[in-house]
This record gives sequence, structure tokens and C-alpha cells, in this order.
Amino acid sequence: MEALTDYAIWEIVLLLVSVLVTIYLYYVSKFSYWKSRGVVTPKPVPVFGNFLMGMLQKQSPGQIVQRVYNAGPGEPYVGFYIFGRPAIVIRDPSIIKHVLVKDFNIFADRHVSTSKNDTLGSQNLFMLHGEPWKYLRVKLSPTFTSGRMKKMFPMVAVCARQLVDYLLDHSGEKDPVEVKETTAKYATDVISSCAFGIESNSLKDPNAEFREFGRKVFNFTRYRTLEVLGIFFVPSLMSFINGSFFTRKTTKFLRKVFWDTISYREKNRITREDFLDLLIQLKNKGHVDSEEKEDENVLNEEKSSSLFEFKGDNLVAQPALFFTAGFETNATTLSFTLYELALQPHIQKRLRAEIAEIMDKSNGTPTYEDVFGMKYLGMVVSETLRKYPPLPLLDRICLQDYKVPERNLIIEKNTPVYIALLGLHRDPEYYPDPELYDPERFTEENKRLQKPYTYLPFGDGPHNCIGLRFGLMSVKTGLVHILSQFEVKPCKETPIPLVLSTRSSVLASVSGIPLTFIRSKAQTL
Ligand code: HEM
Repeated sequence: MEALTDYAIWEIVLLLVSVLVTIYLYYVSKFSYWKSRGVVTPKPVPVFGNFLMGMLQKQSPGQIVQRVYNAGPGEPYVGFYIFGRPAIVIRDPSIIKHVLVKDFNIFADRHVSTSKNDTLGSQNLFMLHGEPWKYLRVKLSPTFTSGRMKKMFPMVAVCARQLVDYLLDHSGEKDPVEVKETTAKYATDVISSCAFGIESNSLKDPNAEFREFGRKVFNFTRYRTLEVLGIFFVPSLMSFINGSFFTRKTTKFLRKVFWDTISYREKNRITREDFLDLLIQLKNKGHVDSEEKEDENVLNEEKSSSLFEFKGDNLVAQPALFFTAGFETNATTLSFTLYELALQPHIQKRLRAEIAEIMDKSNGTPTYEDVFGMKYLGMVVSETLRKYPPLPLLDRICLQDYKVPERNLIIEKNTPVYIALLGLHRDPEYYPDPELYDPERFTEENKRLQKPYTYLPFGDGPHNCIGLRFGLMSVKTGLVHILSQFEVKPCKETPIPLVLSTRSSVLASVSGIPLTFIRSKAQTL
């Protein structure tokens, strides 16, 4: 009996060893994929590949690809493994140009994806693939022209003045303001006003619903962090776990607000020159009324509407994305700018002087043209977007085997392809002393010297950020109004240096950004 037990134990041990050896050999063969193609990779670990730190929530999506980027200085690309799946980060700017622009047809889709049941999450411009995406992009482009932006500008300016009122109630050395939360409230008011036609009152009402639901989307609990990692890196898992881009409660809320507002507007024949008006036109006519020459060109390309129907959740999915893509990116840009200005008073002083001049000339009501005409403001915001790109990675999927120009590599069909914005923007080869916040990098002359495709805060090519003008408008308008009234200073709680969150998909400080707002002398007299 005893002999039999010994025998059984040996059998179990042998079985276990064989299983472990098989797993090991399986991963050794998997993890030789890039090596056998002469592509450098950071060392993978069994099962997780280069994804362990992501799973442990010690690196955010942007930091995962930044780390891969940094593993191959001087290399044109670096391979890595999402569990066992080979993926690639492109480093060489000329190859980046091929991926984003020149060979767009091969890289026409993003890799990110959510569950098919998540209609709001999957049917928007960011997530759609193929012909339906192309059709929708053509249809939505006329809603983002500079002419439309100018019409929305007064709504943004109202929110910026409310932001100043809020700060007036919270100014002074003894009253630090949590800047990320405050700018998120401002950005929420701006985007809910323009995309949903709703005064969300986030700045005035601490329990404002829009802010509450927006917070849920970007509240990176352990589960939400894994869900968003899945959306970016393992999208095939999303349908399996029924993942959701907006979270279920937010989806329900956005759906209700959208349809309530649409029926109210249609019943009362209200027009407001905002995104919602344009979406109502898409719902009723299938196109946005032509306003400018560029719109007409776009309309001539109209195709069969069977590609995408503007009804039901398909319609709500668009403002839902504008809301989500809009408020967090804007708040991030604003809050990091205020942080750097607080730490570098000489930059702040110069910017405030430029703003004071414009405020003076415009009697305190700068126009859209005034805001976009301010050179130093443009340089400051560009530098923030370099050092802190709010969406720190771009992703595409390779749709057919692709021979990399002038290199001995074929990127195989279905390989996920990433561009590490944090890696590029903080690469000392392109931006010497990259941790230094220096708007001088963006003088006209220095911009001409900048290597193309090393600065991509809004992406590039046909998939680039459609909300670029709107984003810049709300960030710049917010800054102009704040800095015309206040000097921004660090307080004892301000994190120096600032540590980035390892969970958030949009760049964020791990400990928030508390700063103080001191009313400027001219205003207090
Ligand atoms: C500072 C503000 C913003 C930044 C830094 C930013 C950044 C980005 C980036 C990096 C992409 C991916 C581009 C690519 O893959 O090549 C993107 C896409 C997109 N963004 Fe933005 N964004 C901002 C504001 C906005 C706003 C305000 C909206 C809407 C109102 C918006 C809507 C979108 C949409 C719809 C896409 C997907 C476009 C497509 O694939 O056709 N973004 N954005």
C-alpha cells in the first residue's frame, strides 16, 4: 500500500513537471516571435508577456507602451507581448507617418474595442471600424469646422466666467483648490452645454448629475482599471466579460438626457447652434446643413446610409463620446498647465501680460479670434500637450501583412500596432531635457526645426482627433479667464515632483493637483 502511494506521488510530480515544462516551452516558442524577426523586445515573463505590470496596475496603458518604447533606443520599432500575443510599438517617426497617414488603408482601424452589447461604447466614432467609421467621420466632420466653433464660443465663454466666479469664492493662500476636480467641473459644463444642450451646473452644484456620471467613467477602481486595460489591449475579451466603455449607469443616464432634450427641442422648435442641433439634423435629414465650402465637399461624398443609421443608440453614442472624450482631456490639459505655471512664475508672468493686453483691448470679452491669436498662450498649451499628452498612446491594428518600407520586417495581419506619445514626447533625442517645461520649444522657428511625427497630442491622419479645435477652444478660453483674474501658486500640499497615476487611461496625477488662486492686484483694488 505504502509502495503504491509513493508511486502515485511520483506520478503526480511527474505530471506537474510535464505540465510546467510544456507551459514553459509553449511560452519560450511564443516569446521567440520577435527575436526570430530581429526585433528587440523587453524581457517577457511567462503567461503575462510584457503585461504583468499592467495587470498589477503598476503601469497605466500609456506607461506600458512608453516602457516598451524606452526599451529600444535607436531602434525603429520594439516588439512586445500582450500575454502571448505579439504587438509592436513603432519608434521611428518616418514609419509612424506611414502607419498613420501614407499607408492608412493597411492601418485603418483602431485595435481598441468594447463589447458588442455596449452600443453606446461601440457605435461611436472612436470605436467604429471600416466603412461605417468612414461614413460617420464624413457625416460628423461638418460639426467641427471653425465656423461652428465660433458659434459655440459664447457658450464656452459663459462657462469660463462661471469658473472665475467659482474661484473667487475659493481664492486666497489659505484655501487650496483641487485643480483637477475644478477644471473637470468646468470642462463638464462646457461639453454638456455644447453636446447635450444642458446647463449641467457642475461648478455651482456639488451634486450635479453630469459631473457625477462623468466621474464614474474615469474613476479607476481596481475593476474599472482592468476593464479599460482590456478595451485597449485585449479587446476580444470585452464581449466575453460584457465590458462597457461608459459604465452601465452612465450609459443609462446619457441615453435619458439625450432623448429628453431632443424631444423638448423638437416640440418647442428650439435651436441653439450646438452639437445637439447638428445631431438633430443628422437624425432628421441624414446630413448637416452646409455652412462652408469645406462642408459641401464633404456632402458630395455621401454614401448609402445602410452603413450607419442615425437613430436610437447609434445617435446617442456620438454626444456620449464627445462628452467623455471632451471633458477629461480638457480638464487634464488645463490642470497640468496651471500646475506648471504655478511652479514657473516667469512663464506665468509673461502669459498673464499677454492675456491682460487682450482683455484690455476687448473690454474683458475676448473673441474666438482673440483667443486663438494669442501666440504665447498657444506655445504654453502646446508645451503642456507635449509633456502631458492627455491620451498618451495611439493604437491601430494591421489589416493585412505589411512590409515596413526600407526595413526587413513584415508586420503580420492582426498585429496590434501602438505609438507611444509619452515615449516620443519625452525622448531627449527630439526634446532635450524633456522633463523641463519650456514653451520656447514651440516658437515658430523651433516648430520648423521639430522632427515631423514626434509631436502627436491629437494623433494624425484620417483618425486624428475630430475635437481638436473644440478642445483647444475650451482649454484656452478657460486659461484666459482664470489668468486674467488670478495668480496661481503652489501650496504646501502641491505634489513636487508630480507622480503620474498608474491606473488612469488618461494622464493624471496620482494625488490630485492642489494649488492656490490669488486674486491679482489690479482686480482687488
Ligand atoms: C485637449 C483635448 C483633446 C486631446 C489631447 C485629444 C486627443 C485625441 C487623440 C490622441 C485621439 C486619437 C487620434 C488618433 O488615433 O490618431 C483622439 C481621437 C478622438 N477625439 Fe480627441 N482629444 C481632445 C479633445 C476632444 C474633444 C473635445 C472631442 C469631442 C468633442 C474629441 C473627440 C475625439 C474623437 C471623436 C476621436 C476619434 C476620431 C476618429 O477616430 O475618427 N476629442 N483625441
